[in-house]
Parts: sequence; C-alpha cells; structure tokens
Amino acid sequence: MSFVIAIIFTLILCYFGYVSYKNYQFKQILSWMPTVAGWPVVGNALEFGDTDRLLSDVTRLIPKKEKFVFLTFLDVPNIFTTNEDFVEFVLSGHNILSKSSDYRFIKKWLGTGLLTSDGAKWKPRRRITTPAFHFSILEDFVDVFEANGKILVNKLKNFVDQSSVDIYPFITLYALDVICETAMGVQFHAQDNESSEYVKNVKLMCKIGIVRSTSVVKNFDLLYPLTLDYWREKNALRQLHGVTNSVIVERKKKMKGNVVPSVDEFGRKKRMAFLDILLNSTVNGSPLSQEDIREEVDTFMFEGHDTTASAMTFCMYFIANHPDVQKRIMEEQRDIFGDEILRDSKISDLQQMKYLECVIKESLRLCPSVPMYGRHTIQDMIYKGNIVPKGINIVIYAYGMLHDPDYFPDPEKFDPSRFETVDGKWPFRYLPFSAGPRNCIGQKFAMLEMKSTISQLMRNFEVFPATPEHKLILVPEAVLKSANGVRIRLTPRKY
Ligand code: HEM
Repeated sequence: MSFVIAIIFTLILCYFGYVSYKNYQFKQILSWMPTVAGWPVVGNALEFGDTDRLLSDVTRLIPKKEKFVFLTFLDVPNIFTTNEDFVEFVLSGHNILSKSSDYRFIKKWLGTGLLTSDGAKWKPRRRITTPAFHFSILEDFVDVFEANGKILVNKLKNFVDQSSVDIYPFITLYALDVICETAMGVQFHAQDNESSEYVKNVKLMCKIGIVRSTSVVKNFDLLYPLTLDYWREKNALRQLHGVTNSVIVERKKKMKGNVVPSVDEFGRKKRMAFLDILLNSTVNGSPLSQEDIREEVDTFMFEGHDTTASAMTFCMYFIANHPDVQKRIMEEQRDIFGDEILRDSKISDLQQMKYLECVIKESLRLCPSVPMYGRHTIQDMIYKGNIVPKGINIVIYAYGMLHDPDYFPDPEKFDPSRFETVDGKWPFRYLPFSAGPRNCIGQKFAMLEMKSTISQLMRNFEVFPATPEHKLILVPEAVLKSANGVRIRLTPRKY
C-alpha cells in the first residue's frame, strides 16, 4: 500500500516539476511581455474569482499601456490581450487558426463543429457552409424574422403597463425559433414552450464551460467526475443532443422524395439552407456522417440564437434608458414605413435602417455577446522581432478593447453617433464579431435579424427604464448575460 502511495506521490511531484519547468521556459521566451507573479504549480489561477468577477479580473490583470500580459493557469500558458496591433497579428493571417484549449470544455456538446474545430477540419467545413449565408438566402429569411417577431410582440403585449418585464427569456425563445426555421428548415415552436429544457441546458453548458476554465478542481479531467457539474452536464448533453438529432431527422423526412429544385421560379440558381447543404455535402468524396452533421447543427443552433438573443436584449435595454436615441430610431422608422407603420419589413427597409444599425453596433460595443475568444499557436511566430512560442493560448479580450478609452473616448457612454462617421475603419479594434478568416460566419444574418426584431418591437411599444431602476450585472458565460435579467418597461406605442 505504502509503495502505491509513494508511486502516486512521485508521479504528482514529477507532474508539478514538469508544469513548473514548462511555465518557466514560456516565461523566458516571453520575457518581452509583462507578467504577473504567480504561485508554484497553480500559477496565476488564484487571481480569478467567481465568473461574475471574471470581466473585472481580466481587466485588472491586463496592463493599460502594453495591453498584453502573460499568465499561467495550472499547466496552461496564456497571453491575454487588448492590443490592437497584436490582435491584428493574431487574427488576420492563416497561421493561428486553432482555438485555445478552453474550448475543450464545450467539445462534448458541440463536438468539433465550425466554432471549435482546428485548421484541417475547419477549412472544408467553412467552405461548404459559407454559401448558406449568401445574401440571396438571407433575403428569404426576412419573412421568418417577421412572422416570429409577431409572436414575440404578442407575448410581450401581456406585460404592457407593468412596472417592468425581463425581456431576455422571450427574446431567447424567439431567436431559437428563428435559427431553427431559417438554417434548419424546421419549425421548433420554442415560443409556445416558455420553460424550454433546451434553453435551460444551453445556459447550463455555457456556465459549466466558463466555470471549468477558471476552477482549479474542475479544470482537471481526472477530478471533474467527482463534482456535481459532471453529472448535471451528462444529463444536459443527453437532452441537447436528443433535440438536435430530432431536428435532423425531421428535416431528412421533409426532404425525402422532395428533390430540392436547382433553380427558383425566376430561373435563378437556387441556394440551399444550411442543414440541407450539410445533408447534401461531401468532404473528400464522402458524405458527412450523422455525427458530423449533428456537431454542426449543435454549433449553429447555439451560436445562432444565444448570441443574437443577448445582443437584442441589451440593445432594447439601452434604447429604453436613452429617450433621445429612441426618438431618433422612431424618426427613421417613420421615414421608412410612412403611413403603413405596422406593416412587415422587407429587406430593402432593413437596409435603410442606418441609424438603428449604429444603435445595435454601439450596444454590441458596450455588451459584446462574445466578450472573449481564444486561439492556440501551433508553431513559433515572430511579432515585431519577438517570439510568440508554439503551444500557447492567446485570449482576445474583446470586452476590454471595446471599453478601452484609448480606443473609444468616454467608453461607458452609450453614444450610437460614434458609428455614424467611422463605419468600417476599425477592423481590429471594434471586433464583437471577431475578424479575419475565423470571424463570425453569421454576422450579416445576425444584423438583419436584429434590425427586423428591434424595428418591430419599437414600432409596437414605447420603452422606458424599469421601475425601480434596473442595473445590469454582466457575467461572461461564454455568451455575455445579465445575472439579474434585463428588465425594461413597455407601453403600447400610440400614433
Ligand atoms: C450578435 C450576434 C453574434 C455575435 C456578436 C457573434 C460573434 C461571434 C464571434 C466573436 C465569433 C468568433 C468566436 C471565436 O473565435 O471563438 C463567432 C464565430 C461564429 N459564429 Fe457568431 N456571432 C453572432 C451571431 C451568429 C449567428 C446568427 C450565427 C449563425 C447563424 C453565428 C455562427 C457562428 C459560427 C458558426 C462561428 C464560428 C466560425 C468559424 O470559426 O469559422 N454567429 N461569432
């Protein structure tokens, strides 16, 4: 017995020795970069508290001048950065395409779909899925946004003239219906089921993912099964994968016998929706397996609804709290819709909503749906004459960049006008959708959906701050949320 204990003890010591040596080597190579003194073995892990402190912890740790810092978390070396030049170096090329090791915590759920996969697998998948987001396809989706938006408006009508309502759960269900009907070609009816298990489990998986990346115990695969989260995750995965499998089966049934026509009624080449593309695609001559398709459906169902739901919710909150902005939005809506103020939007209407687009951009600046994202180097790289070593995580702290006074003067002020003059000039500073080859594939889809929804909500309701005042408590659970909901007050809009 004592022999076994001695062996285990020796193995643990060897592991600790290895971790300390490895981190020491990284520190030597990265001596050109600021760092924070850490503890043996755990490194800087103790700098991080609960997830509701994560944004302020990361903000505190990145030096304001250099805007990057080298930190170790157990055996994982990381660079955290808000440095515009360095971010451009990381995101713009084709050399750093792999995702950071933290993404492994969501791989049981999303497999190695487009979001989590590494270079070799990612490239052909991105090539086959890109046409699903072509403008001519997005154009067809506007009717789906509008139809589901009407259901959302009707649900919210139940809460008019109350002191406040948390709009987040309603907008989430709406966004889930939209992504299922547009990308998957399947009606999900999430808005008819307010206690959606799917939504609850997505929330749980996001929370577990972020908790595991900052918890000393849950980070270790060997220790994780000893925690309650492991078992909760197992249950959630069973339910989430059950839902995505049933979406695929339903779409396959619909397609059976119905050959998708190659041209539309005007003789234009017809483009297929996302799931149909996956069902019809081959990689290296072989069709995608059920598992391949499921991981992409899981990825797009998650990325395609949770991000837009947060973005639309926060945007409505900012509008409710800024009457001057609300007034300008309505002036623009009246110019576009004239006497038919409650008619459905067409794509040409959405394209004219230039001021609303500035409002959405400013809201994404203050509350970016994806507050940080990571890359992993697979070879040594040279940045301004310095080595960025192979095997390191690079965390792009988008939230920090978007709140940095060096980049956005008076950063906490909600001021959509800052986007009226500078559109497109900051590709590596303003990056709520990331940038470069692994940027967000759904960016245009998201912008159209958000414009359609917010326009419809604004034309139906006048919005006000909640009473009593509601202050957001931001938590980065993979997607940025407010721990206490997002409450605003609604009244019917009178014309
Ligand atoms: C406001 C809405 C959205 C925001 C702010 C957003 C933001 C982002 C960001 C920052 C990334 C990079 C993440 C990383 O590097 O880990 C990303 C990637 C991605 N997004 Fe979005 N997203 C939004 C909406 C959507 C929608 C509607 C879809 C699908 C219809 C989508 C699908 C994806 C996918 C599949 C990726 C991975 C792309 C790749 O690696 O090639 N997103 N998104």
